[in-house]
Amino acid sequence: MDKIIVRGGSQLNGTVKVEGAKNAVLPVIAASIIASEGKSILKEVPALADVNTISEVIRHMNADVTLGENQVTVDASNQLKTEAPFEYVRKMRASVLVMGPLLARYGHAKVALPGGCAIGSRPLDQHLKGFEAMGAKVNVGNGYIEAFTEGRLKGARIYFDVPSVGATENVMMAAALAEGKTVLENCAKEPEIVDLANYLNKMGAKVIGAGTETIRIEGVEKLYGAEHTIIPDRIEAGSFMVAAAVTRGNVLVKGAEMEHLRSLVAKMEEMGVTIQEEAEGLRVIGPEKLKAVDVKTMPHPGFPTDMQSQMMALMLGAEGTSVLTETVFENRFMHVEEFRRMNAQLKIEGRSVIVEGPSDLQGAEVAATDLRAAAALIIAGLVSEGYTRVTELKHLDRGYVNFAGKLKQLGADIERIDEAPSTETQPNEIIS
Ligand SMILES: CC(=O)N[C@H]1[C@@H](OP(=O)(O)OP(=O)(O)OC[C@H]2O[C@@H](n3ccc(=O)[nH]c3=O)[C@H](O)[C@@H]2O)O[C@H](CO)[C@@H](O)[C@@H]1O
Ligand SMILES: C=C(OP(=O)(O)O)C(=O)O
Repeated sequence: MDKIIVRGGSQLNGTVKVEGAKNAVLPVIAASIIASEGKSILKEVPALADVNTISEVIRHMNADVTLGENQVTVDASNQLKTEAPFEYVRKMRASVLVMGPLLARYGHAKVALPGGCAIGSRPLDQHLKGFEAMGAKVNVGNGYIEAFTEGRLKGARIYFDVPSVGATENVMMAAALAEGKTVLENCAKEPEIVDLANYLNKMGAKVIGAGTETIRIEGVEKLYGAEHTIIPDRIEAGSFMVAAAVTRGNVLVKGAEMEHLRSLVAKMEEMGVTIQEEAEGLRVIGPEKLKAVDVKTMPHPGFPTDMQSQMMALMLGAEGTSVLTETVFENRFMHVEEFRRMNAQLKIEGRSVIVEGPSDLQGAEVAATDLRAAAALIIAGLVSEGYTRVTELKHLDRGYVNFAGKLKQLGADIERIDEAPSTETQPNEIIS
């Protein structure tokens, strides 16, 4: 089994470059199949397991996909199959994002239900409500969601009950090829939604308002392949920012965009961290002593749930009591037990974790419970006494390119040991 071994005590210094955003590239690759003519050339694509999975999904549908170095080319002008089977969706729930493009282009989509996962139940009701409002019939049964429509989808006014990133993206893609105008209200406002809208517009779509709570889409009859560069990964950037701060280091995170990271920057500054905007990114300078803070995760522009566990690692190094409240997912505290194995002083109270710092962290054997927990445990290992061994790296590989290698370049005492797969590992294990 692969593991990362970290020895605590090194300060991080230097420069690290972030990759293209996982949460932007997955919807963009899904959207590429909406083009019935022309090729899409996607740049700054990170070499992640999830990118391979979404590429496999659309290849299975008969799209031509070429993976190059940080580049993916998609030609979806062939007649596509309209089904995404369980073997793909179980690996990565973002596979459901092919539903909007398929339904809009072919009037049919059949996608396996992803099921629950490590961070919560993650329902799809808002995606389906959007498709139904546009005239689709939706059936859920035998482990699949099937949607179909006679003729084109019809533009509609849709109010989302919760600002869901995936539902906003899926319905926005469907509306791009629908007949007439669609107005989406109470949309998620994440930067990745803006990136997707920009790509759709390059393909010939007419989408305005992405990044605000109301998105207006004038449906068009046909979309074409387009060239697009993926935005930098704000969560990878944030993970390195936290790692720099907790080790009292001085790191330039190249590609980190202040505009995408304001909530994290504000909280880190409250903790005493210096963050400077430079031409190439954000410089993070850790203080001698970190101060405790309270943080609540919220949809963008609030504090991102995908930074919750890394923030917990930073709080463990702060003086005093911090409270971290998770409001987006109901079960995203699995890493707490692992942190406890490292002697962290943490208490779960409902949807909050009370963090008593500074914890006297000790190296231990820990297992990643989801991809952000993997990063958080490694970050905690950077400031623990002795050696921390982190396993279940399949989670890490979904969302981080060469995380250990990049930390090592910054001065961390860290190694990744690749061992032959154990007999316990199932090849198609559910990982999201
Ligand atoms: C590939 C990708 O971009 N993943 C991100 C995306 O996931 P994802 O798009 O799955 O997350 P959502 O924004 O949809 O989920 C937000 C909340 O809405 C709820 N909900 C969602 C859909 C729905 O139909 N009904 C419903 O109730 C969810 O249970 C959750 O409580 O946004 C999450 C929230 O920022 C991030 O943690 C994930 O990293
Ligand atoms: C939860 C995450 O991703 P996904 O929605 O792909 O599971 C994440 O990126 O932290």
